[in-house]
Amino acid sequence: MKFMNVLYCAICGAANTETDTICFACGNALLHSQDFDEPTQMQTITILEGRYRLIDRVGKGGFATVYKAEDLHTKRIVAIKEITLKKLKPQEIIDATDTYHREIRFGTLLKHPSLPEVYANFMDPEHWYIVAEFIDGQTLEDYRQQLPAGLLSLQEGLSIALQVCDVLSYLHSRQPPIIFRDIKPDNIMRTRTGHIYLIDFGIARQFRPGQRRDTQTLGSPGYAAPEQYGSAQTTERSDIYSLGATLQALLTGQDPLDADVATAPTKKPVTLPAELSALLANMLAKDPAQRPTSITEVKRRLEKISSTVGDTWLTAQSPVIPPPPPPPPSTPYYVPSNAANVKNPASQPKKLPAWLKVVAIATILLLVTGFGNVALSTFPHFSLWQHVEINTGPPVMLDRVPADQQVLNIAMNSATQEPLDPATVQYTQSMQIVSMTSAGLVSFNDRMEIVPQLAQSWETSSDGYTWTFHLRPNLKFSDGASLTATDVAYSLDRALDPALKYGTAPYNLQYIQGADQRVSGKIKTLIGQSILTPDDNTLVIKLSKNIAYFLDTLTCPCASVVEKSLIDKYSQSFTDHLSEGGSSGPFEFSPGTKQKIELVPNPFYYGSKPTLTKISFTSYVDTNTAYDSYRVAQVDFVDNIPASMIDKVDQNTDFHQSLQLSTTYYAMNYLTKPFDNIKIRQAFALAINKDLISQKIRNNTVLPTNHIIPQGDPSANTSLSGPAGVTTTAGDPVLAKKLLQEGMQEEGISSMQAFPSVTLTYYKSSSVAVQNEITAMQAMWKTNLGLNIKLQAMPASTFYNKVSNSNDARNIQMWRIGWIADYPDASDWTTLQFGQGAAQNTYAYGQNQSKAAAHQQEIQRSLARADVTQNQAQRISMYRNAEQDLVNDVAWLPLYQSYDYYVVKAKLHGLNVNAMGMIAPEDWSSIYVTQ
Ligand SMILES: Nc1ncnc2c1ncn2[C@@H]1O[C@H](COP(=O)(O)OP(=O)(O)OP(=O)(O)O)[C@@H](O)[C@H]1O
Repeated sequence: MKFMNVLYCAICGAANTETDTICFACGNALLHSQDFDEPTQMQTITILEGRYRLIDRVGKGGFATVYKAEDLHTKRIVAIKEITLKKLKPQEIIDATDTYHREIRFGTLLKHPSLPEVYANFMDPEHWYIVAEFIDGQTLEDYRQQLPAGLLSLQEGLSIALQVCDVLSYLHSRQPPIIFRDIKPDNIMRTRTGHIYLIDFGIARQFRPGQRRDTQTLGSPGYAAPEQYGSAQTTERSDIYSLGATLQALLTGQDPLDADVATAPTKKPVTLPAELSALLANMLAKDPAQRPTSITEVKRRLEKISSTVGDTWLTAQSPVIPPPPPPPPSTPYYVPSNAANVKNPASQPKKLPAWLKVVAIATILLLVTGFGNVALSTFPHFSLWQHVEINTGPPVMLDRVPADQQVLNIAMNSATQEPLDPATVQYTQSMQIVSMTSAGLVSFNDRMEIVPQLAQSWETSSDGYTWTFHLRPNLKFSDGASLTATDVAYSLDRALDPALKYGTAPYNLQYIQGADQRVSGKIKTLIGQSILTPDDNTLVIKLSKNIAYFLDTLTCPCASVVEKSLIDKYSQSFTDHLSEGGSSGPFEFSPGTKQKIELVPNPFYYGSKPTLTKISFTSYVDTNTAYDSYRVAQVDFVDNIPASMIDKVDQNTDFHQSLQLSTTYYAMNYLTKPFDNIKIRQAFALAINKDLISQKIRNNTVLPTNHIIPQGDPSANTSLSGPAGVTTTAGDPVLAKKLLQEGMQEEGISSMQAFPSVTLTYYKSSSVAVQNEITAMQAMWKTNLGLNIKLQAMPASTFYNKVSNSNDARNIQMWRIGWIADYPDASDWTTLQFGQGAAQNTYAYGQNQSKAAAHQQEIQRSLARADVTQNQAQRISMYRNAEQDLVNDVAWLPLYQSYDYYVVKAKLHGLNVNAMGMIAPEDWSSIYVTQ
């Protein structure tokens, strides 16, 4: 007789028999052991990371092989770059680490239509992988080889050069500027429709010495500017040189490597227009000082050449090449500048050669089929036509609608509505409104860089303890009253007032000298102590610690300015009177209602005025209702689309997603048994298959993770291992069981019956996914460790109170919670969570009786050292090392990182949600509505 084994339902935890397929209790499909299995060896040849099905090998660089693949989770086509470590020498591995991270960081943070987006990265013991936007095209080097005489037409060369100017101008305008340093035909890809991409942010450029055409440390021979060979620092002008060399090579066939070589093969000379020859000579000047001063200047001159060179010259001089496919069958948002009066014969529709018809039909099909839509969802922030049009000239914009129609309607979740006091707002949507109406000294832009707001400049003392901010002159609140350093001082001090419960200032502003005493009520004000106003335009802040990320902390809403006269008049109910004044951001409040908040441009705002003339936030009880309103065009923007709705909308071109600095994790209290034992903590972590939770419960709408510092943060560590060296997010039930037994032995727990009772506490949520996630976790602990975990749900306020109160926290053993970055700095994920005495260290990391406490205190000291380390690279490396220890000790059991899913009407342009779920204040001046 065969005994039936028990199979616990991953959704409700009920015990079923092994042969069941449907849970008798909840009716959900049961997960059988094969569902948990890793892909087989056979599959790993074609399926990477359990989700990327390799389709084709599309390229090979020095150390990287690039594959076309299908992401089985998102159903999109991606490029996977694979670096094989065993081929690298030890020094090369060190260099590769740096450049691998650089490629991921740039690819994640930089957003431009000519830069492929990086979606993810992962690794196995022998390889590193980067998953990026797939470019359906070829390098310019390959492309030109196929052309008659290997030359591009003047017209196409100019179009490409102008596109490179655009992307370089974007890179050069970052702060600090990014110099690409490796512009060459091999690193520019061209799609069939003529759109170009820059590839290769240097991942392999240091690893191919000795080959004539290979990238070397300093750039590519011939294309690299002379100063890249010497000790001089490369600047924007080095990229100008490389662009000059590239354009010259594409148009004339003159290989820059051959330029100075006596034996260079003689080629039939190609005559270029005099203005272009002069510009190229200028760009290729050996002395950087003789080159054009900026890429903007190069672009201006190229545009002039493009518009003045006659058609006769173009047709007479250009080699004959097939014309590009016709423009898409609809009005593009961007149209060629000469569209109204097309003269250029090469850009006019012609009878197509047969092969081009195939391309053209395929292009049209791509646009109208679901596949086209999938591809579109990979370009969240740019209009469709920007990527598919054949743009022969500089783009011009279609007409915007008149000012009275420049209106944006945003859906707002009524459940998370709260008083809009900058010092106390907790929810992202309130923070969004505050960021539009209240300015601080500094803020973030959409690339998460710090930019000046009320302060136009600042400096620090040599010891880093004193910061002096210089305000812009003549600042005003929205009621016309002057805004001076006194107002900023008042606002910072008020945010630390103990009367304001639940604000974020107690930890965000904790490093202002005396902040702790102000928060505990021991002192009444910091003004005149550590916050000084020597004159109306100068604010001095003294710190208790010279933390390297002080400016980041000032980007928080709690550091935004409020108007004292309004608060004096109405006390805490001033938030009911915001239309009377107090705004200092691009918008001010107009008298709205509780259900509909309305913002209009602030006439006294110091910066560029918004184009939008009205923004309405309308309350909805749930996202389904909000989305229904969106479909009938009552609202234009719905944020935070829940996972359950993604299937309905993710094929739409107006659907967007943005990876958030936001992680859901399970916390375990070091002060309670059994969680004072590291092996038992590791067992709990490795019993969980995070991939399965993502797939079966979250419909693949989250990113399973072992990380504490999330992806997208500049310090995210792509080489991180999970607990006990396990690298996958699928867990390891066998190792988990072994670790549990070893942990029990260390603790003298002789049997499962003697195992301490464990309760998981969580706040009651109406979300079915949260409930399912918790019961699935419970089922996995039962199945893989044989432990029965009790569940305890409580209202959110009781829960948060219990967790944030350290005495009560001792009564909580394990709880489910999440963290959203206050700012993109590793300290927000490490020191703030696990530092000695840190506000969020409710797990008693370091300060406990466990055997590991001494080691934990060592980590706390290293975090404290990292906080004051001013060398950024060194700081990042210190946080990464600490994170590896924290992950190994299961200081958190991170489950997944979230995406923000949102829909926005195509008529809105420039709207971009950043990694903290926000639209940056400086973006508002470039958001507008077209027909
Ligand atoms: N995102 C992408 N989509 C499609 N193909 C790509 C993509 N990125 C790279 N390729 C292809 O793979 C080839 C190699 O890529 P890449 O140049 O980035 O590798 P590499 O090893 O870093 O190169 P190098 O040694 O020249 O620095 C490219 O020439 C191109 O053909």
